[in-house]
Parts: sequence; C-alpha cells; structure tokens
Amino acid sequence: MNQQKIPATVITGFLGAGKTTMIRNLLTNAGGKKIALIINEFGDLGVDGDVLKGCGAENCTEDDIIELTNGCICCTVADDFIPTMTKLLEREQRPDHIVIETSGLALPQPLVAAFNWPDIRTQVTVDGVITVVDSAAVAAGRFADDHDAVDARRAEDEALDHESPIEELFEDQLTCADLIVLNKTDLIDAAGLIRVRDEVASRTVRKPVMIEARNGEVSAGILLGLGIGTEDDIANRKSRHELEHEDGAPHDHDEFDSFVVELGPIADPAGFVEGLKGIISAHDVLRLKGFVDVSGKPMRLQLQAVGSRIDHYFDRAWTPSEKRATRLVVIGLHEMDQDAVRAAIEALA
Ligand SMILES: Nc1nc2c(ncn2[C@@H]2O[C@H](COP(=O)(O)OP(=O)(O)OP(=O)(O)O)[C@@H](O)[C@H]2O)c(=O)[nH]1
Repeated sequence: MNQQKIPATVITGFLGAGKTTMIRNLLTNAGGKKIALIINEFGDLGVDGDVLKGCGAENCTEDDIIELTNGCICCTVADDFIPTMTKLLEREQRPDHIVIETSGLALPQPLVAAFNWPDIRTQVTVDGVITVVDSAAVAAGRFADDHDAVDARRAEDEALDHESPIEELFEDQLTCADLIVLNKTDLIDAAGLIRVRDEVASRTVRKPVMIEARNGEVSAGILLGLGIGTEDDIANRKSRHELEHEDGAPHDHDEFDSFVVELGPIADPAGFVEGLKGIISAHDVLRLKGFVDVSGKPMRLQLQAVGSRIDHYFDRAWTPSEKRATRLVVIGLHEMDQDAVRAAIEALA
C-alpha cells in the first residue's frame, strides 16, 4: 500500500528567538497528532532537549524526542540527520508529523535539500520551513551591521565580506522561510513592530507570510499544515554562501564558539544573574543558557539569556538520581575571550 508521505516542519531562527518555546506550545496543543521531534542545538549542554522532554506531552514522549548534538544540523546532515530520519521511518508506529528544531546557528538550506535524498523523499515531505524572529533584537538593531563602519573597513579591504556572520545567517534563515513568526512582540511597541516588519521584509526577496506572536503561541493549525513541499523549491532559496560559492564549497561556523561552565551551588541567584548581565555585555555574549543549583532549594533554576535579557525560573525539582550542579553553555563570536568569560562567571559563584 502506497503510504502517504509524513509531513515534516523545519523550525529555524537565530539564537534565542523562541524556537523551543514555540515547540513546547505546539506539543501541548497539537490536537492529538503523534509528533516526532528532532532537536539540534549549538553547544554541549542539551538544554532545549531537557526543556522539551520535561513538557510531558502525551503525543510526544521522551522516546519521540531525538537530539542531534554533534554540531549544527546543516553540517551533519549526512552523518547524523539522514541516519536519524531513516531509523525514525523504520519505526512500527510512524509519527503523524515530524518537527525539526535547528540550532540557532544552522543554515536551513542544506537540511531541506536532504529531503531530496531517495530514501527520504519517497516517505517524507517538508510541510514548511518556519523562521522564528526575535522582534526585540531586530528592533534593537542586533542584525543590522553598522554600515558606515563596514563601508570604512571595506574601503581598506575590498575582500572584506560586506556582512557580519550574524547578519548573513539571519538573512539566510529568512530566505528559506515559508512562514516568518515575529516573536517577542510583547517586548516592543506598535512603532517598533512596524520597523521590524519593514526590516525583515527588506531582508528577503521572497516575502514569505509574516505573523506576530508572543511566547511562540501560534496555533498548531497554522504551524502544521502549510502543505508546501519545500524540498521541491529549495534551489530557489540559496543561502549567501551558496550564491558566493557556486562551486559547492562547504560552509562552516568558524565565526561562532561555545563552551560550558560548571559551578557548584549558588547562594544568591539574584546577585548571580546581575553579575552575568555585566559579563554578557562586557564580552558581547550572544547566548547563555542552562541550569543553576541554588543552595537549599529543591527546585532547579533554569536560566536563559538572549543578549543581556535574562529570564530565570525554577522549572522543576532536582531528581534523586541526578547530580545537582550549575551548568551553563556560553555562545559567542569566535573573538569572544573564552578564558576571561569563564573566569568572570566562576568568580560569581
Ligand atoms: N518576553 C518574551 N520572551 C520570550 C518569548 N519567546 C521566548 N522567550 C524567552 O526567550 C528565551 C529563549 O527562548 P527559547 O525558546 O529557548 O529560544 P530558542 O530559539 O529555542 O533558543 P536557541 O535554541 O538557543 O537558539 C527564553 O527565556 C524564553 O522564555 C516572547 O515572545 N517574549
């Protein structure tokens, strides 16, 4: 019997845009659909996987959540993604829908192109690529280069790439989108939202549909059911790297680095968070997230920093079997002085 292709939705977007938050909402409102989740994260801590495994959705149990932690999914398509999908498709009970969260630094194009692999193409189709945007970060100009500075640098060195790696990646993730979700609209006013809409629209020639959201609250009916078949159109959504390297030269993520800081219990979480804010802005840390062991508290403190905006909340009790520890993943540009950042964070403990 010719089985119906399983729809797959790719959820992408820059570091901290709200991908995991949106997926957590989706899992708890998926209308009974059996969902398989593939999560790819930059950095060696697996925070997103831990958060999503904790959301207890019946239609997406721990067995249905697969973490790809060997680097950005765009670089590990052949070694990681394809074998994972092949195994998933061999399962007796096939999912109704597959949701793939790329890392915040991944290019979605190579991942979507992988759906044209023969073993996958006959069984799965890309229902749509959804790019989540941190509207507050766009409104604050985080993705727009200081073009005067770039022009000045470029005047000295013609070979200079005219865009920062962050700006280029931001554009590539928008170029690949079938739907753009302007998230975090609670953090900007109406005038800011207009500026964000204009800025995002100016970054992609394709002008995909743009919707607004807070905390990734978008109905499953919108997110799952775009019915695009994006794998058939991926040749028209080339990334900047593909356009500049028609020879197919591989891309890399050398512009970004991450490392994990492990500490003991923290007695004063509020003071710790304040101290982190200073370190983040002094060293231009792009993203910092993880879990804090607060002295004397049975609950684990989840800490999420996007730029210097830090959220922290007790998310669940430590389990008897797990080792209590404070473990944070720090992500920044390659120029970030990792030793200085690590020492500064350790000094807060
Ligand atoms: N104020 C506000 N915060 C949000 C919203 N959506 C997400 N957040 C917060 O932003 C932080 C990052 O959210 P995540 O969902 O982890 O972002 P992500 O895109 O999965 O992050 P990476 O996987 O690291 O790229 C968390 O503290 C969220 O609670 C929103 O709409 N408004």
